[in-house]
Amino acid sequence: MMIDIQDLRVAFGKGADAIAAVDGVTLSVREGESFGLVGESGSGKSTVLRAVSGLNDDWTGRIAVDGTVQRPKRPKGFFKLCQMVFQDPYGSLHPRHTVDRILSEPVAIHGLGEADARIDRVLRDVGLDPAFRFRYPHQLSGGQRQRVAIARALVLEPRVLLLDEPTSALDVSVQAEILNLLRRLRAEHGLTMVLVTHNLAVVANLCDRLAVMNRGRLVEEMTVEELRRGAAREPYTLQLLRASRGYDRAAAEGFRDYA
Ligand SMILES: Nc1ncnc2c1ncn2[C@@H]1O[C@H](COP(=O)(O)OP(=O)(O)OP(=O)(O)O)[C@@H](O)[C@H]1O
Repeated sequence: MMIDIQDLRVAFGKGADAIAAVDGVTLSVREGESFGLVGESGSGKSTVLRAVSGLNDDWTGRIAVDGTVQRPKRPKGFFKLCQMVFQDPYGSLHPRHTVDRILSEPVAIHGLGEADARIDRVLRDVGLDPAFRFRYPHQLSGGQRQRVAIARALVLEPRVLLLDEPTSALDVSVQAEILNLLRRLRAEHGLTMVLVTHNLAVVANLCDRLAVMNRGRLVEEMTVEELRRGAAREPYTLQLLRASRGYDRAAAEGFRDYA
């Protein structure tokens, strides 16, 4: 298994006000697999991803990546193995740094050589001409910015990409381009991907398997094939499926809180 999570728990706040944002999640993802974590806003998807990525070090349970059990604080080498891409590329790219600097910094921090060749290669890999090196984020379109954010994650040649709503901030036409890019990168580099989204269509496009979260728990795990056939078992998942097929008045009015 590339990622193995056992009984992950994350709480925010203390005492009587504590919220169990992640409430005992167990899941595993094979090498080369693309796994989707879906659910409504606030269900705990991003919190799972942030614990796996090392961004949040306040959790209990067991997280192993590539066979190594992870402590909450990660050693530097972890980030060569596992990188995260965020929803909002504008917020996650430094506004006063050129693309060149954005991509050089991780290369320098990890002491990797051949920065120039590496940066040219990774830009081509995400479909950007090397001339983009000397631009600033505000000179790029939303899709180009997300390509730079993906390049920044890939420049260290990781084996795992964690993606938090990687297309939700983009126009619909650009969303398709970025999904195609991620599919190609996954095939070419044999990447393992974990993708968090509220959008089942994105999961159907990119993933092999998915888990549905509700209120901090996994309520159902299924293959994308089962999702396409509508073969969900849990009422909550069926409801999510109906809601994702566009606005459906009956579904919206009948929406129930499956606690
Ligand atoms: N840093 C934080 N401090 C306090 N509460 C938080 C924090 N981060 C998340 N939460 C709470 O934890 C719960 C799960 O949030 P999380 O962001 O993981 O959900 P999500 O399913 O990813 O939703 P979204 O798509 O809106 O990000 C929510 O109730 C949220 O308000």
